[in-house]
Amino acid sequence: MEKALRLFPKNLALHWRWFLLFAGVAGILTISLSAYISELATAQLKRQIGENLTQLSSQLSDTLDRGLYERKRDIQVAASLISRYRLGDDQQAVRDLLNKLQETYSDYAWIGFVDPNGKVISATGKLLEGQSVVQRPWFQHAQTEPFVGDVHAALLLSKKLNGGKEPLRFLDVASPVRDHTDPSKLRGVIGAHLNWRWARDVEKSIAYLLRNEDDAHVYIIDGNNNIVLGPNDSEELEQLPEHLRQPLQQHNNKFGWFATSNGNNRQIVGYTRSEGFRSYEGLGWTVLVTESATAAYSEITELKQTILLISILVIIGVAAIGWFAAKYISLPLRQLTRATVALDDNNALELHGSYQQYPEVRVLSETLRSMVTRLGEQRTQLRQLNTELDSKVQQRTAELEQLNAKLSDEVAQRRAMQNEREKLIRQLEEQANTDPLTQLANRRRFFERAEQLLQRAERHGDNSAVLALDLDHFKRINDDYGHQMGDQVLQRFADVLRSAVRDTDLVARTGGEEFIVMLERPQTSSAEEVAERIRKSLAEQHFEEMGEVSVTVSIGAAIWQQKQSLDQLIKRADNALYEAKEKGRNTVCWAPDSVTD
Ligand SMILES: Nc1nc2c(ncn2[C@@H]2O[C@H](COP(=O)(O)OP(=O)(O)OP(=O)(O)O)[C@@H](O)[C@H]2O)c(=O)[nH]1
Repeated sequence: MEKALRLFPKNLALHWRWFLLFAGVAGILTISLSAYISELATAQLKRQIGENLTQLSSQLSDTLDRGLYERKRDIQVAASLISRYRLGDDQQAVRDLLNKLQETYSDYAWIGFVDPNGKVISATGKLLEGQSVVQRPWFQHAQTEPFVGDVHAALLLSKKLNGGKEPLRFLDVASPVRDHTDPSKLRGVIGAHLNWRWARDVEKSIAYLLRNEDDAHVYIIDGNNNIVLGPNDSEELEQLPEHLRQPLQQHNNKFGWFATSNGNNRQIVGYTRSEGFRSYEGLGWTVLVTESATAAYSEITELKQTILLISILVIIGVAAIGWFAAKYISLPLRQLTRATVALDDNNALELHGSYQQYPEVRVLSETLRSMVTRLGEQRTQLRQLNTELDSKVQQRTAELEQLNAKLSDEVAQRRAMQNEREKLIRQLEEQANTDPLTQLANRRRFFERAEQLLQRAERHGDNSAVLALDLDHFKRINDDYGHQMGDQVLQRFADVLRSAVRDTDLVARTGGEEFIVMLERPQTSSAEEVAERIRKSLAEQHFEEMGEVSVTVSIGAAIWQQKQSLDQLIKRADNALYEAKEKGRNTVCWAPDSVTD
């Protein structure tokens, strides 16, 4: 079923399928039937034509045989008259008799009475009288019995009869003239030349029976297949053409028909083999009547054209019936389809239309209607459920959004707390690493950072230097101006240090009045400048409470050497500081390059 449906395109409408099916089936049936009828009719017509031609050939053969039989009887009667009335010696009486006989039948070209020695005694028109015909076959044969001889060219008489204008052909008919009282005694021979034109006249007399004279031909052939009468008159006897001779030899019947072809020209041939008539035994002739197949089959062609025309009309007719039938049958379905396409919840009841002629369509429409109704109900339920679900989703979404907002607040609070805590930790860390009085890095911070700086200098092959600083006689300031003044001096010195170094350098307060500076990547000269700048800058500081008294600092400096540890470097700087104190303070001393622990 699936495969049958695939005969048509998927979207082809039902009535179109019906139409194509009708047209297809009608086409196949009509074409097969018309081909069969055409074949049958062709064969029948062919047979009919063949049989007609056979009949014509038989008729012609029969007429010729009867004609020769009559001529033979004519001569025999004349012979018996001459014998009965003993006219043999009366030359004029015999001549009169022969002339009379010729008058009764115009195709007698010549009739003569010949004595037993072969000399012509009396003849029509006195032709050949006195001449000898002893060599002529008819004379020789007719001395014993009546004779009918085959067609031959006129020899002696041709010129005399028509002046030699056209070739004359004769058939010889002869009979012995016996003594009336003694039949064994030969009194002479009557011989007659029958003009062969006679055969042509016989042919013409039946020509009207041919369908198409122009395309039809008659052949009379003798026992040696020589044409004695054919479409062309010629002096010499011609052989029957090969395309006729061959099939004729294969047909041994007395009469019949066959089809043959001469190049492109197809022919149908009817033939009859002559067997004589009564006492005339015949000359072994065969009569053939040929007709061109094109002409013969013209009716067949016409018939085929008619059948084709009828077939086309039948196909169109059946297809048209199929079309209208399909339209009519599919009408309810199409209406149903249209109604179904237009269906929605509101017009479900419209299915009760006028297209319910068929029970199938009624059932289908009822089923559809109840289905649509059910679907409508289900859809309504679904909509209600959907609405409920929507409101639930909205409610849930609102709750979730509230929770989310709460959560976001909480997260923000926690993040703020976290930031606060981190800030606190940073402050605590800062406090832990910072000297509270001067806000400089404390000792712990210094060692931490100084180790890192030194490692980086080692990695990069950079320079580094450490300045160890100690305020001179700081105890006196405390003692003379109070501890608060001492703190103030310490803070001012911190400011001096900050402004004397770069941001990348490390400055720390490592003890009461002790400070340390680590310079990153300094040139030797610039390190000295920095140390000197610090020393000078502090000395120039003015403290109001202290009047003209200035504060000084002693500085021990050391340039870092590769592979040297931080402790070794600081120790070298401390030693230099000690030296500076020894030298009287307010001075900068540089540690020597090599380390001596
Ligand atoms: N105001 C104040 N004084 C401090 C602080 N820390 C230490 N000192 C004082 O600094 C003084 C240090 O004195 P010394 O170690 O004798 O050194 P000096 O008096 O500077 O003498 P030299 O170093 O030899 O020049 C002590 O009297 C400490 O009490 C501080 O934070 N504030």
